[in-house]
Amino acid sequence: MFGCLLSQKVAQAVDEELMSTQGAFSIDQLMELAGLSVAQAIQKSFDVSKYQRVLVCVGPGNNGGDGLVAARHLSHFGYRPSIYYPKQPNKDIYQRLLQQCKNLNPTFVDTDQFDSHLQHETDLIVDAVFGFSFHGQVRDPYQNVISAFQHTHLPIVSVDIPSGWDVTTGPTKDVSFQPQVLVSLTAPKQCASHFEGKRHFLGGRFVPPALAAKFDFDIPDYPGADQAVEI
Ligand SMILES: NC(=O)C1=CN([C@@H]2O[C@H](COP(=O)(O)OP(=O)(O)OC[C@H]3O[C@@H](n4cnc5c(N)ncnc54)[C@H](O)[C@@H]3O)[C@@H](O)[C@H]2O)[C@H](O)CC1
Ligand SMILES: [K+]
Repeated sequence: MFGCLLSQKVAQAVDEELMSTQGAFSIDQLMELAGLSVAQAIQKSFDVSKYQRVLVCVGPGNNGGDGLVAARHLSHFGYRPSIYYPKQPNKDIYQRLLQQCKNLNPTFVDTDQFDSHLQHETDLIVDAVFGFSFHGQVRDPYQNVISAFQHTHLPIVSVDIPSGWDVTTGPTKDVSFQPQVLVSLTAPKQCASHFEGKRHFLGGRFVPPALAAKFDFDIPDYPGADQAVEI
């Protein structure tokens, strides 16, 4: 495991600092780079000829936004993403990311088709349901998705946090699935110490060294122009 692990509180503080007057990033920029990292980590881990059909499960916050960005890049990389987005907030950024995806003609999966689509028409699952702001017990309409993650034999790639895990303590009595790949963004969160899957990547190659030093975490060397590095 690489360097220091961020608590939920520090992860949120880092996010705020990146978008402060000093950090000067917009959320669109951060999300674009985060989603691109996820798509690159998938491309490095799953051969497009064997894992073409990627079901991207999208949650209501920015973790879901990363998933929409990843779906778009995966489509450009030659994968065939389908999208399950049960709650689509009206916020402008999510609506634009959704429209960008729609322009590439992915399949949109309804709740009543979800189980069958996952079982018969999916090679790989992207878990972009909840990130570092998740708390408490999983509420509807997400219980069926998280339950599918618990029971499936398909490989799962989790974006930032395995959805439903406690951000600090990791797997819970109800949610204990292990993704095959975890893509931590900015820096791994505390729950990542319980990750037992095959490959752990870091993405979100946008952190200035002074900001990492202020919050006391390390940034590994990314190879070349890569947006994801295995840690
Ligand atoms: N600096 C970075 O690393 C960046 C990370 N990004 C990604 O953003 C998420 C964090 O996003 P945020 O919007 O703060 O929250 P979440 O996506 O984790 O979810 C909030 C969303 O979920 C609902 N919710 C919370 N708990 C529950 C529950 N128990 N049941 C049902 N629903 C729940 C809540 O109401 C909200 O609607 C981070 O992890 C990264 O993936 C940015 O993209 C870029 C910068
Ligand atoms: K997630």
